[in-house]
Amino acid sequence: MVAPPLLRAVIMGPPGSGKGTISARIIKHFGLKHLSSGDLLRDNMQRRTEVGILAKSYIDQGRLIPDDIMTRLMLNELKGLNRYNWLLDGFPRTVAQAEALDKVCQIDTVIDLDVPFENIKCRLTARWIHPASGRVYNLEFSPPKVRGIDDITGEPLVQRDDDKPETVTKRLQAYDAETRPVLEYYREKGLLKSFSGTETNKIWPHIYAFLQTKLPDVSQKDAATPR
Ligand SMILES: Nc1nc2c(ncn2[C@@H]2O[C@H](COP(=O)(O)OP(=O)(O)O)[C@@H](O)[C@H]2O)c(=O)[nH]1
Ligand SMILES: Nc1ncnc2c1ncn2[C@@H]1O[C@H](COP(=O)(O)OP(=O)(O)O)[C@@H](O)[C@H]1O
Repeated sequence: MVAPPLLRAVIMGPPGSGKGTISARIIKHFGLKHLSSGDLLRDNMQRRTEVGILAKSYIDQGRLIPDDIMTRLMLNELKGLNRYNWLLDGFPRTVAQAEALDKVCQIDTVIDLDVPFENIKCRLTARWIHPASGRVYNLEFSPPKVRGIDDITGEPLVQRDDDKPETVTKRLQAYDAETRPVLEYYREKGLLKSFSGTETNKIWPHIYAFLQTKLPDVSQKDAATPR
């Protein structure tokens, strides 16, 4: 029997648009492997690797990490995911990164979260994360069961240093200058699927319906279990 082709998907959107939140739902329902560039960089920073030490100086200033470093890191990680359907989150963020990715694989679809900047800033200052898993919380939108504590492991949550208002402004500027052209790049290739809205819970059903045309929902077996 010939196995169906593997799905190569990318999720894009400005900082705070809900990439991490929606990726978690996609993984739960469709069982893809998730590779988040931000989580990978934060793991490197925490372990004080060479890449992590270098990345910190850029991230703290709200700037993008240089393309060659970022591309090497991500493509190396992707090698281990060859046999799986995967979803890239936070990469590519520049046209040079998108071109490098194209050299090693064929992207099937790019999900673009088109959320206005004015909705984003207050989300980021209320964001708390569990660094080890990448789980994200928000004091208003999705609070943890116990304030400051991860629901699953009981470990402490932290705020990201780069979620300070002044750094957020710089990250949004970097998005406009360097990442919007990537949307055009994929639009021209006919791969871009944009979802516009101001609330994740309203955008999600559309993304869910779109992905159902590509993959079966593997969470159905748990449908009797609420959550
Ligand atoms: N108020 C509000 N917050 C949201 C919504 N969707 C996600 N968030 C929160 O906004 C923050 C940014 O979302 P995240 O998924 O981390 O975005 P990313 O930066 O694109 O990966 C997190 O604290 C989320 O919990 C929403 O619809 N409304
Ligand atoms: N593909 C990339 N290219 C360059 N820098 C990146 C990339 N992915 C992440 N970074 C750096 O890591 C920071 C955090 O990334 P991420 O967690 O994806 O942020 P966000 O929640 O803002 O989308 C970015 O502001 C940037 O400095």
